[in-house]
Amino acid sequence: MEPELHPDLEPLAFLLGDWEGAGVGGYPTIESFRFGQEISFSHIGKPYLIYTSRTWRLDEEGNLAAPLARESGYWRAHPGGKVELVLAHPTGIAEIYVGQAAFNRVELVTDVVARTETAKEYTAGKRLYGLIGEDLGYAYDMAAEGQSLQSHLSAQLKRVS
Ligand code: HEM
Repeated sequence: MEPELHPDLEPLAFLLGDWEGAGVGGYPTIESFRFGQEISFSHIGKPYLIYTSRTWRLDEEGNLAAPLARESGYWRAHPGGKVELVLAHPTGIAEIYVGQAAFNRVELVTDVVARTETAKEYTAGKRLYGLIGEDLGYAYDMAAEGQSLQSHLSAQLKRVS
């Protein structure tokens, strides 16, 4: 049975579903790359979204090759479109974002970043997600390895369910 959407989740409802697409990444310290991505947002009637993302390097022909980054977490919704995002990465990084959702867009900046001893020196992130027509687009900026906050990724995904 499909649970009823919690009213606080309404400003985030545009994210719900499974998405597939591709994006580009780069940073001053690395070679730029293309990646394929699958994202899933679901809910169980409580005021949060359950989120997972998986990515793969794209080869010359555009086929999914080696796995790249994954992340998973919870998008906590509050009255008035306030959002808190709790996110875990297999790279030894955990982050908490705060932000605001409205008009099929959500913008988030890190409030707290924690790293294991062996994680890369990542200090801050900024994410913007929004509908582009029927597609989900996002841009991700980060501050890491001594660099100022700047673009690491952007992608566009189509809803597959
Ligand atoms: C769609 C998701 C992502 C993809 C496809 C991706 C891909 C990559 C790739 C291919 C590299 C260069 C090679 C490597 O070090 O593995 C890289 C570097 C890096 N990424 Fe990401 N990344 C993603 C998300 C993230 C996120 C969410 C963070 C931070 C929480 C992050 C932080 C970094 C850092 C710190 C580096 C190292 C830069 C350096 O070594 O100078 N990435 N990423």
